[in-house]
Amino acid sequence: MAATTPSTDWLLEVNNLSCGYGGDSVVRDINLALSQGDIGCLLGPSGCGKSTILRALAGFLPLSQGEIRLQGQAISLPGRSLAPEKRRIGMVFQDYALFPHMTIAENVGFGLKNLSKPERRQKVTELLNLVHLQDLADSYPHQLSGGQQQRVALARALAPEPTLILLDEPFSNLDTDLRRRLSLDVRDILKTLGISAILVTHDQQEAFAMCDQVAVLKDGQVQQWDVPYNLYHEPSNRFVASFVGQGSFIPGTALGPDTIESELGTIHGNRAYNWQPGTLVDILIRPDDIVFDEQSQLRPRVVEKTFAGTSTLYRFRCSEDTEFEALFRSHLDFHVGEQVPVRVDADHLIAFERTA
Ligand SMILES: Nc1ncnc2c1ncn2[C@@H]1O[C@H](COP(=O)(O)OP(=O)(O)OP(=O)(O)O)[C@@H](O)[C@H]1O
Repeated sequence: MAATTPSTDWLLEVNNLSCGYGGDSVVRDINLALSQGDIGCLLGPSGCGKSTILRALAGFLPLSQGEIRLQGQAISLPGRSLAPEKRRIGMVFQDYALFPHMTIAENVGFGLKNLSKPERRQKVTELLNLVHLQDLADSYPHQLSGGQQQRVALARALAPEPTLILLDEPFSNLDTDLRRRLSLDVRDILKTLGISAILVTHDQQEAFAMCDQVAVLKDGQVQQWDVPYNLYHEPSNRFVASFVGQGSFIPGTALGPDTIESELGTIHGNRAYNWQPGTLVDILIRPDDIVFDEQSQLRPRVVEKTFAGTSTLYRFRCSEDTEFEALFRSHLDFHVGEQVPVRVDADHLIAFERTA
């Protein structure tokens, strides 16, 4: 496929991409851009189109609209697509997909047929060292744990020195502790090598721990493409606010551009909205926006309590319309039914105009 002139410094650019199956567009108007060395994420509920975008990036799905550019070169356009094996894109899947009859070293060296035997051996050793599996070079996949197998899959994908790695729910077959550790290890490995990646996951914690930029998707459309901090503190719409992190919406009335009156008192924030005074809004309250304050007149009742070791998550109710959660250190111990003095302590005032 003819390469076109590089347009920007982005490693990966997805511009107005639409694609799907059998003539139906499952994802529409997708725009993403990733810098060299950054890890991006496609995050969203089941069926929102994450894997479909990944398939288009890998070259397995034609585009009905838009373009994909890698290092400035158009690799997918409607009617024109660079073959998957020519894209220099590596893939790591959920089920590891290792070759069972090959040793770990043979699995990792599989894509290095163009190298001489000594070069291949050296490269495989380097990669096995990188993923801390040097002692298992002669073992077979069935002799390894799930986490070890996934490291082998990563080493195999890294071997041909791809420009971009696609990770399709790579940790979802692993238990919670292992997936947390492995996701950080994989981030370290990719950062050490300066290799960019796109991770597909529906686990928000994993996305935040591992990725520099995250796209939150809903019904085949990107709702927000941003750094994790902004997704949490500056969600662009109600869906992102609810999907990312915990939070409750409580009713309020705008008094001014950055001030809202509510049952929790008058809340001031750090951003100005262009609402008329009197506009009815819903305010996002995160569990960490609520603090215990013995002087506070606000005394909601505990309706639910979830002990989590170092902290306890409380659900409070002021009235039928106003329920919210608060995360306190667990030595602040209240019982269900107790009224607790609290106040709002939120730098980031997130609110949306009430629609119904
Ligand atoms: N091969 C296919 N043929 C037809 N429709 C498909 C095909 N693969 C996926 N779809 C549909 O496309 C939509 C998006 O699917 P996709 O697998 O991209 O979602 P996802 O966000 O990756 O979901 P999950 O988290 O469950 O893997 C779904 O409605 C799905 O039914």
